[in-house]
Amino acid sequence: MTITVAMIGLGLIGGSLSLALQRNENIHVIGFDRRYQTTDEAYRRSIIDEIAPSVRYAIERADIVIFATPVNTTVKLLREAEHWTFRDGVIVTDTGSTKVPIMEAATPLVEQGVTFIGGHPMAGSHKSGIAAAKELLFENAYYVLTPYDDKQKMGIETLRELLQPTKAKVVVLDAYKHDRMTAMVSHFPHVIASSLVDRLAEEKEEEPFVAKLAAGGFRDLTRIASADPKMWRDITLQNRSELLRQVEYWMTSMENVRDMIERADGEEILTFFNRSKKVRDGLPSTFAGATQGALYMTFDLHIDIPDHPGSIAEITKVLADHEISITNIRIVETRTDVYGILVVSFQNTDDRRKAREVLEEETDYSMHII
Ligand SMILES: NC(=O)C1=CN([C@@H]2O[C@H](COP(=O)(O)OP(=O)(O)OC[C@H]3O[C@@H](n4cnc5c(N)ncnc54)[C@H](O)[C@@H]3O)[C@@H](O)[C@H]2O)C=CC1
Ligand SMILES: O=C(O)C(=O)Cc1ccc(O)cc1
Repeated sequence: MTITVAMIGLGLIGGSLSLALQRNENIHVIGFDRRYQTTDEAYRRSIIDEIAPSVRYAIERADIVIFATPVNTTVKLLREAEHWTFRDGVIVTDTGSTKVPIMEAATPLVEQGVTFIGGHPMAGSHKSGIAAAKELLFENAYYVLTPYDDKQKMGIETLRELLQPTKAKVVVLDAYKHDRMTAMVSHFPHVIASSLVDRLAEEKEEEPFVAKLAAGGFRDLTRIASADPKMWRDITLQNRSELLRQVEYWMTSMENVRDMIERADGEEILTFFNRSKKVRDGLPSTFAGATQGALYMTFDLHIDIPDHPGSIAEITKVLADHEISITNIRIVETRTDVYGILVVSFQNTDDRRKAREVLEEETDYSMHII
């Protein structure tokens, strides 16, 4: 039986989700994006099966509707949706980073008998747009569903089944808890990353060389500050009250930090760093070489390389020739003997497996997955 999915918004998330759903041949995706070039590109790259000329066209034909639009747009569209015609038994969901305002906007629809269940795949990137869409973007990531109540069990099961090709781990959460937790692990870190970069910009005015000194740690901590500012403005406004709570906690915490530094209290400083190291090291971290942060995951391949300049170029050329994308590349250890270790990170297990196969075929390097 064919299931028709309407995907509204074909950017990073809508595009990636459609690509994953295409793995199930019984799913027919009708796509709509405000930008016609995006819908057209999605169709040409077989990310969607059919182009919808309007949101209403897609919705009227769908068994499942997914809004993968910016959170403010999703709220706006859900308010308009009160006046649209849905198929009997339709399930409507979204992918927004916030849940409470979106669930509130969907309430009139639910009162009309439409099943709405909030959704949020906890994986993504600082890149936006269909060009960055990837079939396995959500592999092994949590995919949160936020129902209104226990009566929506059937809808949850339908979505769980639909999302199987994403290889994400579906979890059910209350929308308020979701917004509280994502404020802590996603939205507030974004504010911190941006404010650190802001500080760098100020410092750079006085001392231009400082930006060149901004090495690994600063880059790791601030990567997300490169994400789409409008998307993050909207998330910040929609999760305002939870973000304000996080700001308060942070200010108290920074006051304590200031005090212990002012007092030059080495013992307290050590306790502070020890405590956070223990928590950080205990976060879900490695399995079969996957480095899984709370939200972000990479799949690493460790390659023993001789200490001469041509080897990195040789490895990246083989990967490029086979169109295998890498997400990161670094030398973790340069030993005094002839070999160092090059760690190449991939987006998913499939890419890493292919990389290992082609490198084994075309080079003599030893490789390990740790
Ligand atoms: N970027 C990320 O890493 C993640 C984003 N999300 C959420 O997923 C949603 C989509 O985010 P992205 O895909 O990253 O953004 P994006 O900017 O890559 O894609 C959004 C798409 O929606 C389209 N759009 C805007 N208004 C529209 C309208 N009225 N009708 C139809 N299409 C419209 C845009 O043209 C664009 O193609 C957002 O709600 C975001 O909070 C969730 C998880 C991760
Ligand atoms: O790029 C990253 O590491 C992210 O954390 C991406 C992201 C952005 C927004 C979300 O709601 C979820 C994940």
